[in-house]
Parts: sequence; structure tokens; C-alpha cells
Amino acid sequence: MRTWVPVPEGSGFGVNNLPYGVFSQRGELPRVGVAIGEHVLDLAELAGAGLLADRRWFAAGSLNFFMAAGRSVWQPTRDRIITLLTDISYRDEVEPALYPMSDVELHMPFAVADYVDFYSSREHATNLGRILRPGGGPLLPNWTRLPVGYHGRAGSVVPSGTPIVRPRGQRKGETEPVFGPTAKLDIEAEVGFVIGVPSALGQSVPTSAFRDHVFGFVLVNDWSARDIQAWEYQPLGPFLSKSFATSVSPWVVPVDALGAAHVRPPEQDPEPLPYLRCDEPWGLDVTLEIELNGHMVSRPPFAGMYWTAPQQLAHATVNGAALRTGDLMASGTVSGPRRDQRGSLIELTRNGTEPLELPDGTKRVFLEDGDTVRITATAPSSGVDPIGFGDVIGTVYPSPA
Ligand SMILES: O=C(O)/C=C/C(=O)CC(=O)CC(=O)O
Ligand SMILES: [Ca+2]
Ligand SMILES: [Mg+2]
Repeated sequence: MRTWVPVPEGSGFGVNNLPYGVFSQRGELPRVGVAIGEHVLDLAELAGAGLLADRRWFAAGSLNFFMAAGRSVWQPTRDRIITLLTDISYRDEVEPALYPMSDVELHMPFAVADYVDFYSSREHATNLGRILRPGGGPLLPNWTRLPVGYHGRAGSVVPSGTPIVRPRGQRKGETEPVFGPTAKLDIEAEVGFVIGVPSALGQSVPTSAFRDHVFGFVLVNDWSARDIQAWEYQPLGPFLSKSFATSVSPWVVPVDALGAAHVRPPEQDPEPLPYLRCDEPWGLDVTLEIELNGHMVSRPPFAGMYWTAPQQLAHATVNGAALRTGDLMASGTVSGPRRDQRGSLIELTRNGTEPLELPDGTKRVFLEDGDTVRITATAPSSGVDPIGFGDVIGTVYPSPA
């Protein structure tokens, strides 16, 4: 499959990918586009010209209308965009709807309904258990039985590039709690999936129905204040330590773009309850990269996640909780077995005791004001070009005085 649009090698945005996002040009209303090479293809414009069905899905400031339309719309739309970008006879009509990505602004791609964060990397859960609960077993007894998660704050999910203001709060002191800016600002590199088609209250969504509900995947940085977290989290879980900002990447990679990335997930022992069984191999061979101030510090492997996305979805709805269009479910921090595969600074620096030495001569334990974190990811595709996830970036700003 070859497109007539020039796609630089390694761009990650070949015609096998076609991730959806929301963009605008200066002074114009945001609308839906897909990334192709170094361009954005304006789907609202194509629909206006009669080249794509239903303009209402695309002349919108979020993907939610299109996401709610379901697979019977997603699939023909994707096929049609592939045709328009590969059949040279469409070039003259389609080319005016291509905009250089450097000329447009990318926005939050979807309106977040509910936000869930799981805890599905065995390596991450083990590392955090050792740091936060020394002396006990690192994994609590429920961890191998169900995908542990918590409900986060949908309203503070922000698009890549949004400034991250250092949060203030309480942390443990010698005798009295201390109040002030967090001294342990951290990241968590994650992959999230986005719900397109809702489910009814009272109904569960089995693992086999994943593709009927899930529109695609994004990168997530679950910014975390570790000192606030350690003091507040028992017994109900993280509250203010993770609700000040959660960044997502601007491009939503369709489920169908990841066909070549499926791998068998790690063996699950003990065998999970029937509602968590999944016949398809839903491990995804996505490799994340974390850059701190331009230096690569880790490459977490998503393929090793213990609980898979369909298991997370089945678990989140087994009690009859309804899905809504725009629900975001994040995987939990992605960490691999090697030191250079850990997905958070608390793990990379062993809770601040082993500083990272960056190639520019600086050292870091947790984030300092002015630091910039960028997370990217790629997955194998059926063609030559890998599937790129774009990036999720954030720069840390000081707490207000
Ligand atoms: O083990 C704990 O108490 C806390 C764990 C986390 O902070 C991780 C969390 O947000 C879930 C995840 O990203 O894996
Ligand atoms: Ca997290
Ligand atoms: Mg730009």
C-alpha cells in the first residue's frame, strides 16, 4: 500500500496508521483530521467536498460524534481515507485538504467522559510495592486476580503541551504534616484506550466485545506527586497526588491500525475468573520512549503488561457500570524488567536514592521546574513504516507563590 503523499521514513504516520485528531489553523474552528506523514488531512473539508460521508462527524471540535458512530462507520471511513490517499486519481481533489502539521494547532482530541487508571504492569506494581510498603509482600493478594485500578479526574486530563504547574499539598512531616509544593514530582508513562460506543447501565462488556466499543489508543503521562501520594493514599487510593494534570497525546491510533502489533501477553497464573478470560492475543508490541530534557532515559515495553486492555474493559464493566463515549482507560505505568525500561522516576531513581545522570552533566531524582518530559511510542505495522503514536509533552512550571 503506497500513498501519493510524501511520507518521510520513520515518520510513524504512514498510510497503515492514519490516527485521528482535532486541529485548527489560525483563526479557524477546530475540526477532525488524520495524520499522514508531515501533514494533517482535513476530514471536514473532504466531507464538504462530497469525498467522505457525513460532515457532522468531522466538522466538530472533538472526535466524540465520530467515535460514538461505531465500527460500522469507523471501518468504511478508514477504508475510504486509504483509497483517497493511495489512488492517484484522487490526488487533485484531496491535495487542497492537506495542511503541513507545522502550520496547525493540535487540540485535545476527544472530550473525556470518565477517566480510569489501572495498575497492570507486574514490574511496576512490584517496584512500587517495595518502595511504598517495605516489609510486606510487594504485590497485594488481589493483584493477580483482577486488574487493580482507580477512578481519576476527567476534568484535569489535558492535551500534550499543556503547562504542568507543580502541585501543592500535604506531605508527611516529623510530627506534623508539611504543606507546600511537591518535592517529588514524577511521571508515569502509560498507554490508554478511548471508548467510542457506550454501553447500557447494568450490562457488562465481555472481552470479546472490545472492538465494538473501543475506538483507539493514546499515550498518557499520569503526572504524580509522590510525597503527597504516600501521605494521602491509604485506604482509598490516590486523590490529589494524581488529579492535578494527566496529559494525553493528540493522535488517537485506531484499533485497526494495530493489527500487526498483537502478541501473546505474559502467562497468567493463577488463571483468572471466566469473565477475565480472553482468547485473542491482546498483548500489544508497543515500545515507549521517555525523554527528559531531550535525553532518552527509558524504553518501557508495553508488550509485557500482565493485564490486557480487553481484560481491563471487562473488569471495569463487570458490575454493570455503563461506558460513555469519551471514557479514557489508562493501562497503568508501563515498566519492564530492566532498569532502563522503567516507566517512572520513582523507579528509575529508587525513590530518589540513585540519581539519573543525564548526558548534559545534570542529575535528576524527581522533576525540577523547567524540566520537559516527552513520551513517544512505536509499534510494528503490516508495512515498512512503523505505527507511530506521536508524542505527549509537558514542561514543569513553578507552584504559584
Ligand atoms: O502502589 C501504589 O500504592 C501506587 C501506585 C501508583 O502510583 C501507580 C498508579 O497510578 C497506577 C499505575 O500507573 O500503574
Ligand atoms: Ca498511573
Ligand atoms: Mg504544531
